[in-house]
Amino acid sequence: MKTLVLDAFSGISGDMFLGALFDLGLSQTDFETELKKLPVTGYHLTVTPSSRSSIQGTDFDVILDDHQVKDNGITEHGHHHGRSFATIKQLIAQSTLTPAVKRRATALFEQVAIAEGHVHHKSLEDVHFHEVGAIDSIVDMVGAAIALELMGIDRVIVNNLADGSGTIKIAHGTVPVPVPAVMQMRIGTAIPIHQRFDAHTELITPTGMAIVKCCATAFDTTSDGVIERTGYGFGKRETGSLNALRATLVNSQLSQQTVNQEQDHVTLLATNLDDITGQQLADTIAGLLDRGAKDAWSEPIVMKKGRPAYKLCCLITPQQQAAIVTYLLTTTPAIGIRYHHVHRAIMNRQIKLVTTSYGPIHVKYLRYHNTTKRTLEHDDLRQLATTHQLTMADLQAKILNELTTMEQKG
Ligand SMILES: O=C([S-])c1cc(C(=O)S)c[n+]([C@@H]2O[C@H](COP(=O)(O)O)[C@@H](O)[C@H]2O)c1
Ligand code: NI
Repeated sequence: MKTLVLDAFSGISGDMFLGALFDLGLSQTDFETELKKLPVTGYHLTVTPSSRSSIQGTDFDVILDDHQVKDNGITEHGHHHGRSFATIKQLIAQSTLTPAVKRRATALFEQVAIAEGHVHHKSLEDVHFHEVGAIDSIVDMVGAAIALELMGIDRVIVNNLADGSGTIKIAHGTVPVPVPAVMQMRIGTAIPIHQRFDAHTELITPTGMAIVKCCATAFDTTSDGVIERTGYGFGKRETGSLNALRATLVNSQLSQQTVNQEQDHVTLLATNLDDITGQQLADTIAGLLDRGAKDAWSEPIVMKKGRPAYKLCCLITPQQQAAIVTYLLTTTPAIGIRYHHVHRAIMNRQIKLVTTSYGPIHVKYLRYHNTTKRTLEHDDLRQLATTHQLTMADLQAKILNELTTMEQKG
């Protein structure tokens, strides 16, 4: 499983996100080939390796052709000719982009359109992306969806998400930071943002916030696995310190995630403990899982002399036995460990990241002979339920329905 960890200490914008992914190795040729599936012209892209604070990173820019800049979306009659959300949605739907890219790109635009609609008191249909901004937004949002797919990212974690403070001038006038559309997108979520009072400018743009809201499934957490690469996407604003989004690609071991057999042979370790504290017990179970145990748990028992105690158990491979026994004997009060070789009937399992209209969620597909099951990743479900202010049971039913429809459509 590939995890993208975004360290957003200087916020996030569409350009910073794409710059960071190009810095991680996203191919510009592949990216542009996908982007050209949309009939949008009048721009070109620049992906420029550069250095800030002596750190090598990437600047990403959407450069508009001269006539686009001169027009600025105003016709000779003085009217704005923007693109409505509905037009952009149709443009995406009618393209040959992959279904996952279409779903994610539409979800990103919808987030921004809903927020803009609320702020400016307009219906969703009346929200317009002005011509110049529309090209930039299309490249940034459809591009973000393309980039995640091309890089094979299964999940996104956002850490240290910061915005600036004070006010900025935009087309509407002077607005406070976080800017109104970003504040609007935060409503009904618990996405943690801390404000930097040393940066008197905007650090999180509406596009950046939409990427976070639609793509991230966890915040302020670490990801297990091998760090493969790290990259920096530079921001345009002067913040007084390094203005960059750091992206890290983490590859978790797939052994726990994918099982392609229907029975295996494992070792069950057990030890009875009447002198371990609750805290030690929880730490030991976490330590066993960190060391690669397939499962670890405790059972309340009553030992001799009526002593309340715990049976600590774990399932491991026979090859792990020596190391895990040593770990248990050195870190717990245990003075002996029982072991049994056991056979297990197990369901074949595959974990896939599925983009739904509620956001991305990991789905575990399980199979044993003719028996199949599907389960939703509990932590992702909890996060999405918070984001959409739904109960977990409600959201689970809605997502399972959506999965059934997707599967029927193939
Ligand atoms: O043009 C509009 S309607 C607009 C609204 C808002 C609100 O917060 S409301 C903010 N902005 C600013 O435009 C730039 C570009 O943002 P992108 O997300 O499109 O990159 C940014 O400074 C926004 O704060 C524009
Ligand atoms: Ni406007």
